[in-house]
Amino acid sequence: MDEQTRLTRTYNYLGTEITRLTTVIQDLEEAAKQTKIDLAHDTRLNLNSYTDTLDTFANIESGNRQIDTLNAKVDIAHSNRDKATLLQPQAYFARVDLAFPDEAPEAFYIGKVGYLDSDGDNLIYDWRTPVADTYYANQQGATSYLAHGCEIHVDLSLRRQLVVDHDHLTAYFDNQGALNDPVLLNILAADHAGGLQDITTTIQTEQNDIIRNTTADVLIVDGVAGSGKTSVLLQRIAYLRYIYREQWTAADFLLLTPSPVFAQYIKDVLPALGETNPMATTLDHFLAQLGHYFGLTITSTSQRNHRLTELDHALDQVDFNLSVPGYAQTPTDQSVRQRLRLVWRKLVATDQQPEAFNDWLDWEQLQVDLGLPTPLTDYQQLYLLLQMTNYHQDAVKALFVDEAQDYTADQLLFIRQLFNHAHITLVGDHNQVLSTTGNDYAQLASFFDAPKRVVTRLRLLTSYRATGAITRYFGQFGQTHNASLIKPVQPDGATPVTLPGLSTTDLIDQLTSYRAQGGSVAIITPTTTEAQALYDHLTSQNFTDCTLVTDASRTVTEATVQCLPLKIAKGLEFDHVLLSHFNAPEYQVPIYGDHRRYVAASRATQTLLVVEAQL
Ligand SMILES: Nc1ncnc2c1ncn2[C@@H]1O[C@H](COP(=O)(O)OP(=O)(O)OP(=O)(O)O)[C@@H](O)[C@H]1O
Repeated sequence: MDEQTRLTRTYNYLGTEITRLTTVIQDLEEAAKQTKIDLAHDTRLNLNSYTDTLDTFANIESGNRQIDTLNAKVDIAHSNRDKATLLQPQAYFARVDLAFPDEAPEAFYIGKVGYLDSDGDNLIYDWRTPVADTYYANQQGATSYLAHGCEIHVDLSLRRQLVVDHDHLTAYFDNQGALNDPVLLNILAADHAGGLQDITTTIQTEQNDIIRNTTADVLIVDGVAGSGKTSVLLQRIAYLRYIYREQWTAADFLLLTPSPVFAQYIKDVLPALGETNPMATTLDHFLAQLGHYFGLTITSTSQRNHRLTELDHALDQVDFNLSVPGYAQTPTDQSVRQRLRLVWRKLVATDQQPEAFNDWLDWEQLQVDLGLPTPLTDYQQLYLLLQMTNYHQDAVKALFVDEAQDYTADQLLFIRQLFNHAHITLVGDHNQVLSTTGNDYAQLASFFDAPKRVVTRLRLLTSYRATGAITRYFGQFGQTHNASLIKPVQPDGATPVTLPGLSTTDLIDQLTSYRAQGGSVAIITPTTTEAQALYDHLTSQNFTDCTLVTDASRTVTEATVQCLPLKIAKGLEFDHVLLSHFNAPEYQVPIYGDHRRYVAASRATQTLLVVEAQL
């Protein structure tokens, strides 16, 4: 059967399925309603004798079971209709022909979710199925994939990309690699308005290895700007949801984001794959909630240095006295941490936990006892309580951390303590540490290296976001891997332009021209103050097609030019970027100045204009 005929059939089948399932859902809901009415009508409460009582309860139970069965059928019908609806615009995007030993080749069509035909056979395979791994691994001939821990050997004779628009097969390409992959290049060249999109159809092999990794307890990804770290993180969430669907629910996943703006930017990716968004929060917000649970009011920010490493060392000391009630009765040859845990365990065992930690512990005395130079901050108090109670956030089975290079040493200690039973995926870039508060990302593996945890570190060196010229431009600011190590995928495009300054009239003309070209536009400033000043200036000049985005604001829109400081622009991307005040002192400081230039310049996908003076 030729590709167009097969697509037409599949498309029509999905259409009939949507109609059929809509009727099924209506009928089942009607039946459930009727069963409830019948149950209420027929079930008389007869509790006259033991036998009558048993009969009555048996009737109620049987009615409830009928309703449960109907509800379960409704759920299945809903889920199938959702899948058919999701697949209608693009039933599948790939095909692999695989021959199992001694068998004829068989075609496998891969889509964003799987779908069965009326005989219960796989019409479309979910991209997360083991067999689809052969497509992403991008090999030809004899190859293999892992299914339920077994290696299955196959011969791959065809790897086909299919460009599908509803019932129309626009194009197909056989056996392409990334650099001349027309589907990938087309997607990358399109406007990037509307937030981040899923990359299911064009996941590259190095990204696939990260998405499908199930051996690491802690997976640390160090990837260059635009290498798809955020995209990979989200695809990995979808993948793990699928793989562990029997064991884990959506509530078992937690995504730590750098800011609420960021959560907004990625919000459409997982729903496009038929998955709900996981709980997403910033670590500060998470710790504030946790503080509340422990009776602490957290007011400071974890970006401040709380010297938890110092506190942590103090907790490792042996033969050390503390004036905590019950502490003196614990063995002196154990560390402060172990002794505090013994105190706590005894209190729990005897049901004597204090009502309020603040009344029970003398924080001032504790600071003196521990030999710490300054009063305990709220974060130190919280950390101490977590250590003492050996508290883990066990409800989280899988933790995902984006922009992981920005987490302070204190924040990492919290993460390690709180999530030490969870599978952790951290993605970051050692070249994107913007200040001294960030961590030594290249060394992060050693931080998690406990004997029981498998820590794996993977690199991403190909950059997908920007044109070749922009990629080379920002690559020059990368410190440890120089520009030549960063591999651009896209063609050269327009060379970035650097200007010493720009008059207000020229600035407004430039912004207007970007807006006319379509796509998203941003002006990135070194600081929030400059973003505010520039925004005020533009509006005072009657240029109102501009939105100021700072910490407090929660959305980034494409409807207007976005005026935002670097720290907010981090992690985001825009088609046209104008960098203001590239010679500002913030861009000149040793090490971090280059990192900031690298981050700022790598936000652009198509055009980059660098203005050295303040606008
Ligand atoms: N395999 C891919 N197919 C299509 N697009 C991709 C692919 N990988 C990455 N991209 C695109 O490249 C851009 C950069 O991706 P993403 O934001 O995930 O990178 P990042 O490494 O997190 O970037 P940064 O660290 O610079 O913020 C996005 O537009 C994303 O859609």
